[in-house]
Amino acid sequence: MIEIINLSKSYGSKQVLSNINIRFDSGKIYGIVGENGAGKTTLFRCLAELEVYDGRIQSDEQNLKGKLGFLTSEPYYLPKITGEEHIYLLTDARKVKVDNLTERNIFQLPLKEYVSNYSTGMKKKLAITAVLLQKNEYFIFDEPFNGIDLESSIIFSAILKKLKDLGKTVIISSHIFSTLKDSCDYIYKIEEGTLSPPFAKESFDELEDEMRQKILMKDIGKIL
Ligand SMILES: Nc1ncnc2c1ncn2[C@@H]1O[C@H](COP(=O)(O)OP(=O)(O)OP(=O)(O)O)[C@@H](O)[C@H]1O
Repeated sequence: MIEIINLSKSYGSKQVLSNINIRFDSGKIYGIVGENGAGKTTLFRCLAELEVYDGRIQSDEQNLKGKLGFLTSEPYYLPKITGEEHIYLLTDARKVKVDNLTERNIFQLPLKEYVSNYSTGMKKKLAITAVLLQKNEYFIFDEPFNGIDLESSIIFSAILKKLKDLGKTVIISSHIFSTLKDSCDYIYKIEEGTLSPPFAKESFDELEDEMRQKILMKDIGKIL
C-alpha cells in the first residue's frame, strides 16, 4: 500500500499539484490520465521521492525506494553501455541476481549491442525489462506504451495482469485510453493540478466520453 496525503507541488510560483489524496493498494492497477502538462509525471516523481513536495507519502514498506520500480517516460542510458550491462547495472543496484537473462529477454532485444544503437521502442522495452527484473513490489509506468509496437503492447498488457495476480501495486499513465481500459481497476484524472475521484471499471466509458466531449468542444478550425 502507498498512501499520498495532502500532496501539493509547485515549481517556483507555478502550482502543479494541489492537495492530492490517493491510496494505492496491492494487487490493483491504477491508471492516471490527464492532458499534456496536467501533472502526471510530477506526481510520479514525487512518489519516487525525486521531488520535494508538501504533504506526506506513506507506505507499509520500510524502504519504499528499494521496492519501487519507476519506468520514466524518457528512460536514461549511460553512453557505451550494452542492453545486458544496463540490465545488470539496475538489478545489481537492488542486489537481485538474474539467472538466465536470455530466457527472460521477453522482448527479444539484442542485449549484446550498445543501447545507443537501439531504436526508440527497443530502448523503452529495455527499460521495461530492467524494471521488471528488479523484482519490485511497486511499479510506476509513465507512458509505457509510447513507441512500442503492437506485439510488445500485447505482451506488456499481459505482464500488467500478471503483476496484479502476483499482488503487486501498479500505477500507470497513458494517453492511449484503450490500454488503460484493458488493464486498470481504477482510473483517476488529473486536471488543473487536482485529482478526480476514482473511476471504477463500470464508469470507464463515461470517463472516456467526458474526455472526448471536451476535445470536441475545441475549435480545431482555427488552425486551418
Ligand atoms: N522541472 C520543472 N520546472 C518547472 N516546471 C516544470 C518542471 N517539470 C514540470 N513542470 C511543469 O509542471 C507541469 C506538469 O508537468 P508534468 O510533466 O508533470 O505533466 P504530464 O501530465 O506528465 O504531461 P505529459 O502528458 O506531457 O507528459 C507542466 O506545466 C510543466 O511545465
